Parts: sequence; C-alpha cells; structure tokens
Amino acid sequence: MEFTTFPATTIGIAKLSKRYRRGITALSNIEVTFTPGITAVLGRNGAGKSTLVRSIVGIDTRYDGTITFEESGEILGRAERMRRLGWLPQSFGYPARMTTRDFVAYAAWLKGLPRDSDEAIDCALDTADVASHGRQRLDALSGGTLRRVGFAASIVHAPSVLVLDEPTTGLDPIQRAEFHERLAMIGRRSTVVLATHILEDVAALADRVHVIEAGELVWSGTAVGLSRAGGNTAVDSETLRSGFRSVVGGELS
Ligand SMILES: Nc1ncnc2c1ncn2[C@@H]1O[C@H](COP(=O)(O)OP(=O)(O)OP(=O)(O)O)[C@@H](O)[C@H]1O
Repeated sequence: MEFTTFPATTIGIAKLSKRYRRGITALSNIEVTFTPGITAVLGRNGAGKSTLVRSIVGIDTRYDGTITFEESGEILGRAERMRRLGWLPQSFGYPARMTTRDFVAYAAWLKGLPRDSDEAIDCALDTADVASHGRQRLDALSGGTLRRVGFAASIVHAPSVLVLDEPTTGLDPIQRAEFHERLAMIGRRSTVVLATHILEDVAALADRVHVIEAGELVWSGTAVGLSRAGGNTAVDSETLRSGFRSVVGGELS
C-alpha cells in the first residue's frame, strides 16, 4: 500500500499544559516534536498520555500552549490538519447494525474522500486484515476484530499523521504481533504517535520514545537509549522496564 500521498507532516508541541477541574494537572509544560516514524509516548496509567493525544487530535481543546501541524515549512489550518489526521482512540462508539465495509466507507466520507473511493476502502480493509468481515455487522464482531475495523477506519484516507491510544491493550500475543507488522508498515511513511504502557509495543515499533510521568515529559530518546538507561544493550520488554525504572524512579505497572 502506498500509504500516504501527503508530504511529511510534523507535529510541534510547545508549552502544553492541561488542568482538569478539581485542580488535577494532567500535563505540565510539554515541549516535543513528532516527526515521521513511530514515536511511543510511554507512561503509567494516569501519567497523562490520553490527555496528550486527545489534545493532539483536537478532541480536547482546553489547554494552554500550542500544537501545530507543519508541512513543507507551512503551518496547516484546521481543515487541512483534520484531513491529514488518523485517530484510533482507546475505545470508539459505532452503529451496531452497520457493516464493517459501510463503517469504513463512512469514515472515508467523513474525511472528505470522494464517493467512488472503493480502492481506498478495500486497501484499508486489507491492511487491517478485516476484508473477510466486510459484510458482517459490527455487533457480530469479536473485540479484537472490532479493534482492527477501527484501525481500518483510522487509515482509510491515508493520513500522514496517525495517533493511537493504547491500540494493543486486550490483544493476545499473536494479535499484538500482527498489529505490530501492520503499524510498522505505516510508520515508514507517516508520523505515528503511539500512546502506550505496553513495552512490547515500544520494543517492536518505536523509533523514538518519550516517557511521561505525572504530566511531565521526563525522558526522550530511542528504545536503545532507554534500555541503556537501565544498564542493558539489548532491547526487549525487560530491558525497557529496567530503563523506565531508572528514568522514572518507579515501576511501570
Ligand atoms: N475528564 C477528567 N477530569 C478530571 N481528571 C481527569 C480527566 N481525565 C483524566 N484526568 C486525570 O488526568 C490525569 C491524566 O490522565 P490520562 O487519562 O491522560 O492518563 P493516561 O496516561 O492516559 O492514563 P490511562 O492509560 O489510565 O488512560 C490523571 O490523573 C487522570 O485521573
């Protein structure tokens, strides 16, 4: 699949802070740039990952600071930004009686693709490995399949920015490995922001890692760098866990 036809898109985040009501500071002065490739935002439950990605995708707009999408040196306006963006939330609502194919076609329409976008829809269904479920109703699908349908919907318009919030939670090891393969392919061309607390995701996919703790960005580097911070050279879940422990001063989970 020729994944995106857009030029490379960069996300610039400056002085991003977010306070919820009741005085909870979810993000504190975040400064980070996301470039093409897969960047993991790693943190424990409640660290602020969802708040960060919800701000990036524009669901949450009440924050201090700025988030810009830039392409060939130009800052994109809101409409252009939305066209370039694919978003897979932790869980998503769906019309139960709709079929898989219609759901992905609907996502294509929402993103402004022309009516005759069968090729793009088929391509997304294939990439997410749900083509064989095209005619099934969404309420007949298993949780793992439904997640893949959400993934197909998030990529149907070939976004240059793909943001995923905990995409592999609840998947078994085989499903997770398959998902890694699909995402790795997309990460070759697009800017992928992967919020996760699952170290297998980081080990398998991440070109870069940002560690977030209590709303602050506490460490940035590569997966190798994070493993080294824990005194190891190999990169796997356990070496990353040691690295996380060294840079955060506590266990991931
Ligand atoms: N709507 C809300 N109102 C008040 N506080 C919130 C709200 N959403 C999140 N928080 C708080 O903000 C902080 C960051 O939460 P956030 O969901 O961004 O973390 P997270 O790293 O994504 O965790 P998880 O993986 O559990 O979703 C937490 O202290 C959380 O309790």
